[in-house]
Amino acid sequence: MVAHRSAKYFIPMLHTRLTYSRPVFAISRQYTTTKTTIFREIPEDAPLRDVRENLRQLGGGSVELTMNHRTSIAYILLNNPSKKNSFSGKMMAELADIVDALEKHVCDSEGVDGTTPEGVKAVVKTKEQEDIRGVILHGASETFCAGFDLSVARSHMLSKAGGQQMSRLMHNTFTRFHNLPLVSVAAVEGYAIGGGAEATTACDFRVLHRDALVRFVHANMGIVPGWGGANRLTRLVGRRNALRLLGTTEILSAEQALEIGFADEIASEDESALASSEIFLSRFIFEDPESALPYLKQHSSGGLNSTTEDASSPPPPMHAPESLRGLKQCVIATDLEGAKGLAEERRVFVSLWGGPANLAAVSRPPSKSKHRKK
Ligand SMILES: C[C@@H](C(=O)O)C(=O)SCCNC(=O)CCNC(=O)[C@H](O)C(C)(C)COP(=O)(O)OP(=O)(O)OC[C@H]1O[C@@H](n2cnc3c(N)ncnc32)[C@H](O)[C@@H]1OP(=O)(O)O
Repeated sequence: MVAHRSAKYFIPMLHTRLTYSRPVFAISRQYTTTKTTIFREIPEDAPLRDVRENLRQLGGGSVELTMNHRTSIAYILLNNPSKKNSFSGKMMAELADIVDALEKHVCDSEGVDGTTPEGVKAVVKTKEQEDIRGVILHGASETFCAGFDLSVARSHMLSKAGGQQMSRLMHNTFTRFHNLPLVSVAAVEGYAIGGGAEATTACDFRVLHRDALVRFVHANMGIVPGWGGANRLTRLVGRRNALRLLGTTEILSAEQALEIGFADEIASEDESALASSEIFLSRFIFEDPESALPYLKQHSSGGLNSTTEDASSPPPPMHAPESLRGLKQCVIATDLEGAKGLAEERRVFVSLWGGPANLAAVSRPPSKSKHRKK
């Protein structure tokens, strides 16, 4: 297997997996404490790189990237199962690293310096080896994501500065992810709650398991979405539906989600959301997805059951990556105005985060802070 090596990643050519150990560098000596990590309040306009490294110190879990060069699909796994894959600070930093890696892979962009992206800045690569066409965001252990890790929030981040840092980084990461010249799908199994529901809106499409539940719980938390989800939700389902979902915090079942255009597909009875997402993406990737199915099954690194087809079989004809990426760029170019709306959403979030209603919600005992179906 051929391999690239860089200071941070080991990237084999066929199935690429980025795994992260403890951070290799620390910004200040304050981080080197053993149990009680200290959250450093840095200036509001500190470079996002510093914000990322600050957050990296907080909490556990991981976010992992796998690239399957045979099927042309990248997978991003949210992995914090004991906390329903909610995002620790560490996971936020790792997701930002992964978006960097994908930008480097598919774009001639060195613009990974943490500036807020304004519209489309990436110029797509056309080289054959930069072959990834689609990306699936999914969660470990049959659930998607329960938003921000509230244990990290309680112990480190209830200050205005904490909310501001987190929101700045997540807006930047999800905007860059949303603007990648790849077709992205959220494979939603189980719960997508709070920031988890927001994360699904950063994908181009959503494929839901029959039993998936989506809930924008922010009103119950005394806040508005902190990761850009209100803006994206409104563009997705329209102003009326968005206001209803956000304002009532009602639980969205897979069928309701399909009805209002939030979901693009519901997984069939015996299939996981991940397997259905692979099939969904195959329509963008292969010229004849029907006849490419055995190949996809053979080489799937997601949820599809493998077939016995010869593993060395050549790939069926695929759409040219530059065409697919170009199409995505054209579509993104229509929402250049979105950046202004996102900035306003972040301003409102920061004004509410750490306020009386938010503090009361976050301090409720765990039994009273669940957002599951009654
Ligand atoms: C910042 C904002 C934003 O969008 O901008 C946000 O995201 S605010 C974050 C919004 N998210 C939430 O409020 C989600 C709160 N969680 C829930 O409502 C519930 O846990 C469900 C996700 C519906 C799952 O209920 P279910 O009864 O199936 O499981 P459970 O409650 O026993 O959860 C299993 C374990 O995961 C933990 N757990 C669940 N959600 C968590 C979260 N967001 N942060 C930290 N831990 C969490 C539980 O405490 C529990 O730990 P133990 O086993 O140790 O007891």
